[in-house]
Amino acid sequence: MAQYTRVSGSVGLITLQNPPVNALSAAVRQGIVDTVKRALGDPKVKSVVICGQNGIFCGGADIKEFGTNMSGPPLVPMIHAIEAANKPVVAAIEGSALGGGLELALGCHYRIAHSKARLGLPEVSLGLLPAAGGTQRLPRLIGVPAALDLITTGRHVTAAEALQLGVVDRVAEHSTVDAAVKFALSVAAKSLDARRISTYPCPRPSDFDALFEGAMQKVRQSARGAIAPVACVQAVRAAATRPYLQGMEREKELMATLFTSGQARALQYCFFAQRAVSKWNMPNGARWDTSKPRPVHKAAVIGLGTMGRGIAVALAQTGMSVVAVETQEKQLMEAKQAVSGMLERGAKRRGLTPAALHKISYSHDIQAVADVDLVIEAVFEDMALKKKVFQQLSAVCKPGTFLCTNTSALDVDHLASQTRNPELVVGMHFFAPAHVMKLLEVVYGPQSSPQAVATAMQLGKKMGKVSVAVGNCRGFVGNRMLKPYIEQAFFLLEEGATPELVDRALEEFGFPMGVFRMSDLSGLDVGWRVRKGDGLVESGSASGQPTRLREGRRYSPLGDLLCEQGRFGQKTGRGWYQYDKPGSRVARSDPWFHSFLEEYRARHGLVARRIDHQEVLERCLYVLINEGFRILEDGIAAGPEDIDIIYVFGYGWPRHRGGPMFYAGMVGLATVLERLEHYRQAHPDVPYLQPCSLLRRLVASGSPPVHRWREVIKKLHSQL
Ligand SMILES: CC(C)(COP(=O)(O)OP(=O)(O)OC[C@H]1O[C@@H](n2cnc3c(N)ncnc32)[C@H](O)[C@@H]1OP(=O)(O)O)[C@@H](O)C(=O)NCCC(=O)NCCSC(=O)/C=C/CCCCCCCCCCCCC(=O)O
Repeated sequence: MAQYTRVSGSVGLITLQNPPVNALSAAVRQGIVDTVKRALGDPKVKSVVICGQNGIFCGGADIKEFGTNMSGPPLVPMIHAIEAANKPVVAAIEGSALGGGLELALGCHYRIAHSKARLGLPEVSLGLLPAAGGTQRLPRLIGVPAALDLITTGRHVTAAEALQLGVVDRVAEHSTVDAAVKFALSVAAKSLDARRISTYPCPRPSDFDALFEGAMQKVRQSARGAIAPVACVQAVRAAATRPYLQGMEREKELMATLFTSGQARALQYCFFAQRAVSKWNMPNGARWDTSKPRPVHKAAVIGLGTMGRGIAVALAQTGMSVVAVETQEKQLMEAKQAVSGMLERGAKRRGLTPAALHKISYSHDIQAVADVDLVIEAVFEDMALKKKVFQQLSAVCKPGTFLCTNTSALDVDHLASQTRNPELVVGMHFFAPAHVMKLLEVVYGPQSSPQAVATAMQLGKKMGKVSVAVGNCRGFVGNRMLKPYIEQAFFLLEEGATPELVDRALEEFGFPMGVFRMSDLSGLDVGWRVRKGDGLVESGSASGQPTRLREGRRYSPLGDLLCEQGRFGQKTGRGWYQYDKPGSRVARSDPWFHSFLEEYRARHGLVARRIDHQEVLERCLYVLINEGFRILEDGIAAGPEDIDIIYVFGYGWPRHRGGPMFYAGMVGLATVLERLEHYRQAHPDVPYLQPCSLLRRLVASGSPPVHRWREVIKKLHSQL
């Protein structure tokens, strides 16, 4: 899997061949070892060029091999042999040189990159570190601060930045291989003494201790419990403090710990899950590879509140024409200003001119959308209002226009039934802020056409979103699972916990925010409105039921009581916490709330007990996972990967824990089942704690690994 030819008389050209990204599989590594040996042994060959086929140098080690018994030549000695060669070796980098691919290039004596190439050491995002010498060679080549940045963030750099940093020696505008061959001819007779990076001294910055302390603090703060970034800092420190070979020993030692860790498994699972969700399929058999999307040249957004503005920005940034409609004149003017500001700031961040500004036209008249290819409705979350908008859209739009709703929970089928062509209707559920958050749930109903789903999925990709196709039900996947999670958090307060305790447990688990801080941020009134709509908010005495019971189920009115006091969270300066002023972001413990909670417990005869972090995690997370199993059982999500990607990209689930369904597998399905049974017994009036039959079935089938769940689900569906 590495082709060898001699070109221009004296250059040995080695081409890596392993589509689609020329990953360094065992066969490729063997191919490199063999071809390098051949080139070095051929007296006619004076220099060597290594490149990759199909315009990509190398995507790094073959991640699929990591979970297997790895065989074939190891990377470290292979790269060492290239560096030690007595003929110049030039890396010709097109497309990407990532991870082991860049480490291979760092072992070469020269690196030439195409101007469009991207380079990086993204191992940290897979729970690993660059263990083929990357942590030792890169700081020697570009200095400790820059190496720390690249290795701990895993970010990819452009060829221009790589040149500026000193990662590459030259940038080519045209054929990189031709440029590399020409260059190889020119350096054939030159000494290699100064070209072997491992022999360079590692520059020791004057503020050495402060630099590493700062780096460690930074990764600990942002890693939310992930161990790989910390190990990356430790490995780079070894480069700066030890001779090369000892540094390599340290790199190996740290890698050994990471390699077998659950975090690495979780992160590698996420890598493949993210790619798997783009290969969507619907219960009716429609699939990503047989459904052709229709091109969208012009799109519209209806309603320019917070969500509509973000969607308009995300659409305009794709370069398409956008019509933004808001019927209220004042709101329209404000939105115009806000959207322009967002586009200008976005362009400035990326060093571009805000061309997208001129792509948006504004109107207060819905007739303005008559000629668009696709509309995204983002009006207030109210079924009557949305129904009216869909009826209008169906009358106004040209035939074939796709009509999408950005509802977060309402019935997409019902909206579709308001139109002449329900097959053109899908949900496009964005997450706030819509121009920033990566997740998009594409919601199909029984009538949605495969083409409508394919078009929404493709549009999501164009907007830079990770799009997941899901079925229609209340709350779809993400919000449906959130409901029992929040409910448990409320119950825990009744039983003796505080918002601080619950949030701390969840934040230590890895969420950026616990449930109460998140509720304060998004606004308590959002859930209140939904509960009111569901008829749950009336006081218990009026309906003859005790206040903490609704429709025979346990219910906590705590959130409703706070809303009655005007405590809507950050925007009112009071919620589960207090804030310095409305709009402030720093949550402070609120003595008022603590005494309110005590009074509340006393009024209801509740005796507070000690609740620990373990119980918070089990109650909140297992009930959420249980709902995930129900979603799989109902066929709303096609597989566990869809749920996990939704939670990682939309709800702050820590990526190094792989998503809720993967996490359940890591904890052990039997354990999750046993704990749910335990809590269900203790709280028989909480139906969400009743273990789902799919979970029972998986446990009965021996708790297969997550990639085998689909077989069990398929069997279950065939028996229904
Ligand atoms: C930018 C990309 C390269 C391309 O992006 P794009 O064009 O959008 O395409 P994708 O859709 O992303 O990908 C296309 C398909 O290719 C598959 N793919 C991509 N990269 C890889 C890969 N590296 N391996 C396998 N497969 C890959 C992808 O899944 C798609 O296929 P499908 O659609 O899913 O079927 C982009 O793909 C990208 O960013 N790729 C990842 C780049 C990356 O992260 N590279 C780093 C890999 S890790 C690495 O290189 C590590 C190096 C050091 C290893 C040292 C190993 C030593 C092991 C020693 C262990 C010691 C432990 C001892 C323990 C003990 O004691 O027992």
